[in-house]
Amino acid sequence: QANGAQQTAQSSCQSLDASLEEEVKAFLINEDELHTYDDLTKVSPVTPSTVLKCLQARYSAKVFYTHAGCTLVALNPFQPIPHLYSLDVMKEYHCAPQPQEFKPHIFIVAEEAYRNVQGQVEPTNQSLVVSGESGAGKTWTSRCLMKYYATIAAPSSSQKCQDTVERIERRVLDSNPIMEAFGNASTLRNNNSSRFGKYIQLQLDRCVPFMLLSENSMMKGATEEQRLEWKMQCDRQFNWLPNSRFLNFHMGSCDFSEMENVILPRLVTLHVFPQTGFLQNTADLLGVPSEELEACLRLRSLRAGKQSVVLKPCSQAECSVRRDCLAKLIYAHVFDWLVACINKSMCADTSRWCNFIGLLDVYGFECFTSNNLEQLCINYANEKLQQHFVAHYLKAQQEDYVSEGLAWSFIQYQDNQSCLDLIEGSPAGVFSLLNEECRLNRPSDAKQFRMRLEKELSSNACVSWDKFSRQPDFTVLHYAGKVSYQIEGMMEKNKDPVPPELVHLLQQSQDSLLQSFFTEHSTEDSSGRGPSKVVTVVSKFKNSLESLMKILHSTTPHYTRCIKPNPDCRPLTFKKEEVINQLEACGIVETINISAAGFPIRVHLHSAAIYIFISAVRLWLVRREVLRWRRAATVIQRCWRKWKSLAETELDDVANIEAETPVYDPTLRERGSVQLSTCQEPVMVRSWPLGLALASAPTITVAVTACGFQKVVSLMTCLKLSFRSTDYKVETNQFDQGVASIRAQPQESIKLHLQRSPLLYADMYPGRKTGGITGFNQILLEKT
Ligand SMILES: Nc1ncnc2c1ncn2[C@@H]1O[C@H](COP(=O)(O)OP(=O)(O)OP(=O)(O)O)[C@@H](O)[C@H]1O
Repeated sequence: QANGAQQTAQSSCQSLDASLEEEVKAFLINEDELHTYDDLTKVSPVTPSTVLKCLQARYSAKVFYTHAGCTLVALNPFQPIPHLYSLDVMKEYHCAPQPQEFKPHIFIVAEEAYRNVQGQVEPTNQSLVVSGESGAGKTWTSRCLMKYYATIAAPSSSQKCQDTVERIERRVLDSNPIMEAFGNASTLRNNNSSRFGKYIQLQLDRCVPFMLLSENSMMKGATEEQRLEWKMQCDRQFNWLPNSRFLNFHMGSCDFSEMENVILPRLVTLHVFPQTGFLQNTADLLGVPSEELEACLRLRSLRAGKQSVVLKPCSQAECSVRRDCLAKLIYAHVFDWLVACINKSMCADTSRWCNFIGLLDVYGFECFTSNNLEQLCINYANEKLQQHFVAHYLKAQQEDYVSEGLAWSFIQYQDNQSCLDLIEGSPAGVFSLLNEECRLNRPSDAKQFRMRLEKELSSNACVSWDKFSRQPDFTVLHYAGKVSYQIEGMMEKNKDPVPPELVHLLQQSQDSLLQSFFTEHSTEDSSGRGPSKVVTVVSKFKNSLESLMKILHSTTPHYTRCIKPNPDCRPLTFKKEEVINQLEACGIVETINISAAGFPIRVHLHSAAIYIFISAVRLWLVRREVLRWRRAATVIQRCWRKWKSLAETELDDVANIEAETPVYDPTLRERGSVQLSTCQEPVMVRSWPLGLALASAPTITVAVTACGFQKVVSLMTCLKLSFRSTDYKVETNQFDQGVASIRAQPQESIKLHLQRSPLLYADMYPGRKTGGITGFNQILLEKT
């Protein structure tokens, strides 16, 4: 039975696959039209291949922007596209009543955010999240956005304002080269790659963007004088900077060689290249004695007891680590200082601005052959952003539905909470376990740590273990794919220890800037008893990410995903494999699916609305019918009253005549109740109008109605006409239809015309059982 069920499941899966394949083929057949899809949610079915094909078609048609639901996909053309970012285009998007109806463009994102922050009664701060892998075009996109704001925020009327804007534009945009010079590097993937995440706030008062707040910085080329001052000869080769056109750095070129020593068998001696003088140059630039610098790099100080300190030589590898650590320490401080300087020079007083547009240029998801703590942090940040995106998007949709008063049900989507729990969970999460390991202050053992991770985290479905891998590692199933992280070296990176000797060295620097960086810094706690509490890399990263997320949560986000169409940065070249990897890595297909998931809900809601509509139509139809009936009743009533008054007048005349010839019992003379003496059985007709009605109703419809002669009698009675009178002529030749006419002769005559009612169902009745009388035909009374 189980086998049978399995086979059925398999075959239904196969048939599903086959039908999906058919659909994909059918969609792709229309190649000529693929480039016309402005929004990838219109692609059907949404599969990586259909999305890829669509983007490829657009790229070939030189269309570089495509919507993917609430996200904008930007493909890097790797060559300037004339007029794509011109002033005129900016103005066009800015002045359009509905820029969303224009072709997809980064300016739509910019304009939407700008209108949100400017136009509302209570303006909301905005965030523009630009992500993508190295070289995808994030920095370019950010620059475009800044330029757009700098341009459009200028109220053209006033020259003064124009000057202010130009000044701001210059300041804002000019900070980019400084930051890029310090924070960018030439890498294999991008020859001007930002090595930092960037969050910029464009602070706006009511008319112009004011300031730029950013997170990072640096310096670029040097003048000849500066080269001399910094001892940077052009013909020199530097280890950290393979491209000598860029900033050269002496410290990276300080190398170490191992030498045998009789007294200490493995004493490592710092080997300074005398011909280059790297160590001396470094010492000069840092403003410290070269011997002390050398000693710091070579010797570790160990505390022996309360007072004495023992110096222990470091291994060659340790020396290199210390050298790198010194450089990173200085770099980190200079970087923060530069950011602070830029911010200080541009940031307006808080009283002068009310809202901001935040611009987040963030590194994309990374998956290399070998991944370590850096990738774990980057991918963790991307998981956080993805969660924010999904939560925000669904929340926004939800609010839409509520505001539209529509019933809605929650969409099922890929929730990455368990992956985040795996990484940031406490007490059992990769970060907390890493921190715990670092606090134990023991030599780290990758194998042991892997076992600990497995023990603590194996219940989480987002982690898996390759028992056969040579290097201890763990694999995380991220929303964008699986990534294996090497454990070796992870703990050390997390500790990122700063040897106290290095800090002491810099505290003695003759350079006032360096000195200012390190005066407050202490390697010992206030009691002076030991090292201050270690703040690990992941803790710092997590904290800074949390504060960023806090800001993002308080703003309305707009997402742009930059895609690098080929690895070699070649113009207008689209490599499918490269793009598909990025589509998966930045979760574009996922994004479209989320957007598309909203669509069935809309359809569902719309079908509910159609149902809510159909009911309304039905209700309206019923109301209309009831109104018709009411109107019919009113017409009948009106005619009835008219007839009644006419009849009363006529009958009063008749009664006067009748009074002279008493034919029937005077006790029964009360109006409408007559006993006919000529009848075998007395016919009691209660009230003459009813009698008249009975008499004139069609025979088939009135069970109690008299017919034929009785009908005539009934009519005569209710009209109080003398039965024997020859003054009246009653024509009853249409018995089925009622009385045809009664004529009073010779004095005057009354004509009673009976005609079929134009009212629908007027001569129908619900059933004999009810015994009710219906089917009044209209009686028109005409005096002749
Ligand atoms: N829209 C565009 N039009 C023309 N060229 C572009 C465009 N976007 C990017 N480029 C080109 O691609 C190169 C790489 O872009 P950019 O430096 O913005 O990438 P990035 O995503 O910021 O990379 P990293 O993360 O490494 O800093 C740029 O130097 C630029 O020449």
